[in-house]
Amino acid sequence: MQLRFTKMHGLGNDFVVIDLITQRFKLKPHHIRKIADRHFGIGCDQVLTVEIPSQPDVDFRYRIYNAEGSEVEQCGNGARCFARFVREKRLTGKQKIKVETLAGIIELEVTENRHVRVDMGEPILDPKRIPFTAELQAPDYALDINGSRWQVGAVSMGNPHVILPVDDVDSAPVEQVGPITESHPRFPQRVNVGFMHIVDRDTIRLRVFERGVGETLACGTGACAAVVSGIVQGKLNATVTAHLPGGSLSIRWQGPGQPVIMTGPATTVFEGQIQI
Ligand SMILES: N[C@@H](CCC[C@H](N)C(=O)O)C(=O)O
Repeated sequence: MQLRFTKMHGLGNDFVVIDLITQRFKLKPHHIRKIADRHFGIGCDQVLTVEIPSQPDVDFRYRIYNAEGSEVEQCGNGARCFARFVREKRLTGKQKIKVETLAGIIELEVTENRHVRVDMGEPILDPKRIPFTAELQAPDYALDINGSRWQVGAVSMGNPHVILPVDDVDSAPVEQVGPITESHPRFPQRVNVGFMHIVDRDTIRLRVFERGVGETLACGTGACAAVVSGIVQGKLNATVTAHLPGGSLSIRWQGPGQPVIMTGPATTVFEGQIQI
């Protein structure tokens, strides 16, 4: 079968977006791996599908698959691309869009400067719900990684994140420490690994080794989780600019009980068809 797709990216975190409303196809993990393959397929960090929602009062269902084939709960950069996709394809004319994800309902708003503002919902700090093995909830935790002790933050944005503090992101040991930490036994569903340098109370620099992918040029949920972790530790203000290798995001969190708001760009690159 020929499947139509759109290649998009959010700050270089790239996606193949597939409309499963006007085309019918059941994507299996081997299809995802083929599509995501940068040599034998189209190439992307995640495959996103646009589907009819299962709940009333919601506009769409949005599903996310990592390049390795696993389905995941949430994707921040993908959410912004999703909003742009459904409007460009005229699947909706709405400026505010409600979307069902595995992590719950999120709200997307296309702003005047063509950026997308996403209400990512409340962050989860309870270790049981991240999930992360720890006796009690704390602003930071001692974590042994391959014989070295790190003082880390742990936050779920629907998907699990651990945040490692570094003095310089350019020389951070992302390739060595990232893969070991992704499968750390204290994170039973594996984890996305962020390396954060706090520049000042309004600014961070961040690199993320993503679960099921490897290092990406940007991670939206990773930026939200890192900022929440910095705020909980008393090191950041409520509105922070997160600089990632692929560009910058604005992240706002006003504290417990409040949602995290992420604002940034979404870009369409090209369209095509793949024989699947
Ligand atoms: N790139 C994403 C996150 C995608 C999912 C992640 N790799 C996971 O396994 O949880 C983002 O922009 O948030």
